[in-house]
Order: sequence, then C-alpha cells, then structure tokens
Amino acid sequence: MKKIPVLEIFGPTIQGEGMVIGQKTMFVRTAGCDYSCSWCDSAFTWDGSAKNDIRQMTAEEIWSELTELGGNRFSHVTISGGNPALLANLDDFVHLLKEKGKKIAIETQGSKYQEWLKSIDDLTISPKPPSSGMKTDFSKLDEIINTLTNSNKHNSLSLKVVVFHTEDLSFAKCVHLRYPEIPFYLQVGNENVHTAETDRLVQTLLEKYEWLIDQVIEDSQLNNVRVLPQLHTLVWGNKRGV
Ligand SMILES: C[S@@+](CC[C@H](N)C(=O)[O-])C[C@H]1O[C@@H](n2cnc3c(N)ncnc32)[C@H](O)[C@@H]1O
Ligand SMILES: Nc1nc2[nH]cc(C(=O)O)c2c(=O)[nH]1
Ligand code: SF4
Ligand SMILES: [Mg+2]
Repeated sequence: MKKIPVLEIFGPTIQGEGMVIGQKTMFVRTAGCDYSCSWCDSAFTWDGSAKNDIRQMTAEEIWSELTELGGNRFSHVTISGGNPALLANLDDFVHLLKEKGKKIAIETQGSKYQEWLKSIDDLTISPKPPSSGMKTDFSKLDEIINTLTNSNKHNSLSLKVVVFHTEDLSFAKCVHLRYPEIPFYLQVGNENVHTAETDRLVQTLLEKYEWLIDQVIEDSQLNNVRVLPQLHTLVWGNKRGV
C-alpha cells in the first residue's frame, strides 16, 4: 500500500492565496521539503519540530479523515506542504479525489515534477525570491512548465511569487517576463510568522500590501498581474489549521 507522510488535514476553510483565493476547500499538508526558505510559514513540515506528528497514510485513510471533518460540505481539496511534488505516491490520492468528483489544488515551488501534476485542477507554482535564501533552477522550472503547458489535460496553471522587498519584486518580474502567458500573482510576504499579536500583524501586512500595490501601479512591465494578500493571515493571523 502506498503511504503519504501527512502533517495536517483540516477544513473546510477558504483558500487564502493565489488563483482560487476565497474558494471553499479542505487542506492536506504533507511533510518534507527540498527547500528551507528563511521565512517559511510552514517550517514545521521540514525542520524536524513536528516529526513525531507525521502520519504515514494511505489515500483511503486521508479520504476517510477528509469526509469525517468535511462531511458533504466540500467539493475542493488543496494539497500543500512542505513540497507535495516530492511524493510520487500522491498519484493514488489524486486519482481517488477525481473518482469522488472533487477538484484539486496544489501548492508547490517548481523544483520537482510528478506525472500526477497533470491531473491537478488548480496548480500553483511558487518560485522563491532572493529573500528566501533559495535559488531557483530555471532550466528545471522551464522543463516543468513546458511539460505542463504541452499536456492536453485541462489543468490551469499559475505562478505566484512572494515579495518582501524590491529585490524580490525584480525577481518576480523576471519570472513573469519569462512565462508571460501564465497567470501571475504577487503575494505579500509575512515577516513575522510566529507572532500571536494578530491586530499588529494585520496592520503591518496591510501596509505591505499597499506598498506592493503602489509598486505594481508604477511599473509598465507589471500590467497583467494580480496582487494579493494572504487572506487567511488577515482573518486568523498565524493560527495553524485554518
Ligand atoms: C508553505 S508553502 C508550501 C508549498 C510549497 N512548498 C511552496 O512553497 O510553494 C505555501 C505557500 O506559502 C507561501 N509562503 C510561505 N511562507 C510565507 C510567508 N512568510 N509569507 C507569505 N507567503 C508565504 C509560499 O511561498 C507558498 O506559495
Ligand atoms: N486558508 C489557507 N489558505 C492557504 N493557502 C495556501 C496555504 C498553504 O499553507 O499552503 C494555506 C493555508 O494554510 N490556509
Ligand atoms: S518551499 Fe514552501 S514549504 Fe518549502 S521551505 Fe519554502 S515556503 Fe516552506
Ligand atoms: Mg500557509
């Protein structure tokens, strides 16, 4: 039986980021990442701090927990991590969700490819800007994006870059200009992923959102982009499982 390392199953909630922001969805968060972004808001998936909470689950077991939690109150499931694209074994779960008539979204950074990515309805690839400390392998990203855009399945693909400062914005622009046909999202970076002071955090994030909007307004190379906050952070702060 194929097993998947799972750290969180939660929902229904709303998708707080990117191409289907606002969509009612369940979440499955897998363990393990090939990156270690300095500002990762889900570092417990890879830094060892939650290693005792990892559950090795089959597709059927994850499905049964989703239905226990969500009953008939969901039609969409988001798989995030960590990097779910590390897991070849997710194929069974993806196919099971399809059989059950659920739409599927994935969050991944574009460092790894899996055949099952072609079956995802809402696929977000989020290359990491300089502030993360990570370096994007653009030849790998080209290969992944070419494979997905040449596939005849009807998935929708988007790119999303998190921005903390102007160098990140320059990186984001390079990504957008390299793949101009792919819907492009800019997302406000959360610098304070541990604070419990939600009111102050929200205030700061809204100021950063305004800054990012202003940058986009002034830039003729950023005419066809969407600028978004992390909606769930504005509503619930750094709370986990929402
Ligand atoms: C936790 S990651 C998991 C999926 C995958 N590893 C990735 O990075 O795309 C989900 C999304 O959250 C974003 N993210 C992580 N930390 C963040 C932060 N501090 N502020 C804003 N977005 C963040 C990532 O860039 C990514 O788009
Ligand atoms: N509500 C909500 N929306 C999200 N969008 C992306 C998330 C993630 O951590 O991948 C996330 C999350 O953790 N919660
Ligand atoms: S790639 Fe995603 S999960 Fe991995 S460290 Fe970066 S933000 Fe976190
Ligand atoms: Mg998150």
